[in-house]
Amino acid sequence: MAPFPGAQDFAVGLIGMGDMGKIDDKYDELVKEFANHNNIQILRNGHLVSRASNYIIYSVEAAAIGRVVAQYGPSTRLGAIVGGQTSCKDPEIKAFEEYLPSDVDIVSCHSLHGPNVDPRGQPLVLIKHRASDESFAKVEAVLRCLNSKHVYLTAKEHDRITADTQAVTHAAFLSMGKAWHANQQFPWEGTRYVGGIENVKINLMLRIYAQKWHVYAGLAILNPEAHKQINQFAKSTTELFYLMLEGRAAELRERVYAARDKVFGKENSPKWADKPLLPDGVVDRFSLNVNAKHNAPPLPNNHLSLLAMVDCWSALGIVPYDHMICSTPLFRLWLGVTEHLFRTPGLLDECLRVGIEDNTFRRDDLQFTIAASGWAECVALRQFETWRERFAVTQKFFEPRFEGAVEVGQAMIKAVLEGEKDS
Ligand SMILES: NC(=O)C1=CN([C@@H]2O[C@H](COP(=O)(O)OP(=O)(O)OC[C@H]3O[C@@H](n4cnc5c(N)ncnc54)[C@H](OP(=O)(O)O)[C@@H]3O)[C@@H](O)[C@H]2O)C=CC1
Ligand SMILES: O=C(O)C(=O)Cc1ccc(O)cc1
Repeated sequence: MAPFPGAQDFAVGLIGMGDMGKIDDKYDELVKEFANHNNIQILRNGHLVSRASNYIIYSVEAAAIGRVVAQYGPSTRLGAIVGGQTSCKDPEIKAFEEYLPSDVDIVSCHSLHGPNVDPRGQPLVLIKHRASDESFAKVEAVLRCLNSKHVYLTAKEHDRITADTQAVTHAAFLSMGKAWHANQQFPWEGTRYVGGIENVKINLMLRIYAQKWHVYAGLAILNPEAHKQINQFAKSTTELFYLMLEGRAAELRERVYAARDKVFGKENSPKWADKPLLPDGVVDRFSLNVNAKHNAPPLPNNHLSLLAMVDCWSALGIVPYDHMICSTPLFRLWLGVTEHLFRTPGLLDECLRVGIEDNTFRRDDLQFTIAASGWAECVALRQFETWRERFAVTQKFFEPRFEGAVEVGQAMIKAVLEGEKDS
């Protein structure tokens, strides 16, 4: 049965045929790729897509959304529905309001996962910005084929939550990559970065640097809610690192424990579930070091990045569990290892001890601190070009190792997603 009256003739148009729109770019190649799909028609430009479609989804670079909607928006079919798939809704909604004819309904969306992740069960945000119930129901019916979990938010709520689940999470991994690059090391090749927590850091860092820069730059720079968080993350990193360098053990302990209580709750009323978010052992085997023994004990690390994340959440009054509705697989893994550090008996104290007494990670921590501040400044100043260059030079450093490594990260995420299904 048709999901709604007239569904057979309801045309869905995509403007932007990249990784999220559909894996290809140019007209001739797209025509060839979709030659056997009778119900998919490739058109030469967004004007033709706009004229022919009942529901148009813009899936272009976030920074280009204003320009692209200005270009094609006026060609939108009378009474059509328009939405976007960009990662940050503030500029997208502004562009729609400014350039779309007033008879057009606006329903935006955002799949909270990358192009290589199975969409089934993953959050899909739907934003009914300016639409009749009927139009909204049509969009829901169309997107139901993804079998994602529909989450209903306003554009502002979306940006506030994804500033945490995406922008600040990425800032941590981007900073790790810069730190390892600055010290000219592939961390999995040494003996210092072994074990589950380190596998997550390394694999997700590589995953991000293997992608397109504009996705990460866009969602950090263009999201007005993200600046505060990225800035606080840099501040937390710097202040905790000072306490470590200056040997102020009592203050460090007091600050980290206060943050723990605020973010994860006090010992007798924890905010985490009975079952850990990341069950023991799931990520241990996904090491890039072919010689690594999966059950070898990890080298004690002060985990500055994880302590800083919790300090940042605490300073901003964020409870990350409240944001699970808008979580990406990457965020759940990041929160999973953070939770692991804070709930495993003895692990947090070991971290604090290493932070004060042990110099093993000092150089990397120094570079991590510099990198976190560098990203924060670049975002605050809205420097797209500098952001791109900072990203590109480190991407180039890791590029020779992407082959094989990206697959290990992909397998790790798959294993974690499978585990989530069982719980
Ligand atoms: N990648 C991800 O993990 C996710 C990305 N997103 C968001 O989805 C959007 C698209 O990202 P993604 O697919 O990864 O990026 P891509 O760079 O792969 O795709 C963007 C596409 O938009 C096209 N485009 C740009 N301007 C125009 C135009 N004027 N007319 C027609 N096409 C145009 C580009 O074509 P050309 O290359 O020819 O310029 C390109 O194919 C972004 O806003 C991103 O933030 C959302 C969820 C996940
Ligand atoms: O999981 C993540 O955070 C990713 O890196 C993939 C991603 C990137 C951009 C989005 O808008 C949504 C998902």
